[in-house]
Amino acid sequence: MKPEGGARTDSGDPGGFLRRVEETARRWRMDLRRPLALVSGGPDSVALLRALCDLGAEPVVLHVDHGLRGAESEGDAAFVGALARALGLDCEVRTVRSDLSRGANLQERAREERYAIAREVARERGLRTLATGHTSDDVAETTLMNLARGSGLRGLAGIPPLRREGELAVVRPLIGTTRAEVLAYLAALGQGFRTDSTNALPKYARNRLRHEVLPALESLYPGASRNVARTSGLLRRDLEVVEGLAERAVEGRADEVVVLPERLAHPGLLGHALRLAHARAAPESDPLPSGRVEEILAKLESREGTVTLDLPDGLLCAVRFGREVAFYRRRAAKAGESVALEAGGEFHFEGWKIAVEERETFDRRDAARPEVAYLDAGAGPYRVRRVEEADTIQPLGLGGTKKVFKALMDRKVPADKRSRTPVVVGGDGRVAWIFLGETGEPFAVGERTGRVLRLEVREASGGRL
Ligand SMILES: Nc1ncnc2c1ncn2[C@@H]1O[C@H](COP(=O)(O)OP(=O)(O)OP(=O)(O)O)[C@@H](O)[C@H]1O
Repeated sequence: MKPEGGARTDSGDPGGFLRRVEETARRWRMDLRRPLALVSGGPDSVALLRALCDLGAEPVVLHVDHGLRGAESEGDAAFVGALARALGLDCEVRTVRSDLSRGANLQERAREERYAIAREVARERGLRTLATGHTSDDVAETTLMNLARGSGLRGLAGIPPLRREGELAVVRPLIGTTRAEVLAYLAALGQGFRTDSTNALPKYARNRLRHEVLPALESLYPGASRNVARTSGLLRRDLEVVEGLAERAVEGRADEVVVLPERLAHPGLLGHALRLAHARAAPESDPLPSGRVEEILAKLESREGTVTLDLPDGLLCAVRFGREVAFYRRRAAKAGESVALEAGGEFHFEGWKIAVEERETFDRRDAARPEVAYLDAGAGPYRVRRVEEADTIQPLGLGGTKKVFKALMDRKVPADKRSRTPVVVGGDGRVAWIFLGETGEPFAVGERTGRVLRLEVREASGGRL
């Protein structure tokens, strides 16, 4: 888009740089009227800032000082502040002093912190666009790095020119320009910039790719960097198509998200659907690693019944061969917490799903299914909760009562699972059914039963207690 309202402050358009930025903005419908510009002080983000101003935008400048390079970091912050002042722009410098010095992947953590701050500043100031200075060289580097690591379509689709995060849009107006064009533009403006001394350090893979690999590729295939970025753009389009198709196979939100594989015409789509489903079930956590996706796909193909995978962040993934893949949230019930069970509903309790139906009679096919219980509806209302120490049950036809824990021991339920076993309790608070096991005599279906409730439970882990 062409930002409205401002006049160009440029000295012409050296090398057609601004025209390319404008084209990118128009193509991706970027709203550049009042963006929050992330400016490190390096050439790319300084060019971003100058280009935004030259295109008539009124950016607010944000510089994040991670304090990682001592006096050099302070110099960067001072430089960005002075540049913003010279351009008459509002500028915010945020200093982060969290300990980034230890542990792996320093750059990644610094980036996460930076974006978190940027979102916060944008929210505080009511800005809806975050602009960064990524160029097509960044796209080429990211794509090649991911290719070398064995990434799939998503990794090869590199850096998106525009990403929406709810109200906020993260935009990269320089993505259609190269680093060389950035430098030429700055030189024509006589605009200085800061040089990050760590950019030359060979210990960072990206630096070596930039200084050794890409020049070698360029000498073999002139224009290689731009071409790789172009490929990445083409793959991004394919990714959007594939994800759009995969989306149709994913149902539900948060507590239980299900993927229905039969709706997917091609197994290749299933992997994308799995990632989407996982992201929906656990929006805060990291994307499902490709190894896990492969594992789930292999389980689906093996057709061996229901299998469960423990995922990070308390998620369980149940694979029911041929039929569906479900992501459940494992949530431990609080002490005394219970869920009311009513006819015609489906209820969640911890990692379980309980379907309750009203029936006329007992269905013989259920006789050998421990996951199904028939109860006298008249002895309800029923609730489900975790077993408690004092719980007793009056087993069918045996007379007398028995501790539920003892019943579980007799059933050889391992000690760690016994205390997590759910029980259904009847209207008088006594145990009516121990999941996958005994029914309490007073709640059983008999001659005088009127309405019958049929309970069917499914455990996310799919196994027996
Ligand atoms: N300290 C900083 N303060 C504000 N913005 C920054 C800072 N560092 C980087 N940026 C923004 O991020 C863009 C990309 O910079 P750089 O490639 O160094 O960081 P990155 O976020 O780690 O990048 P990538 O996502 O490509 O790994 C810059 O053009 C700039 O817009």
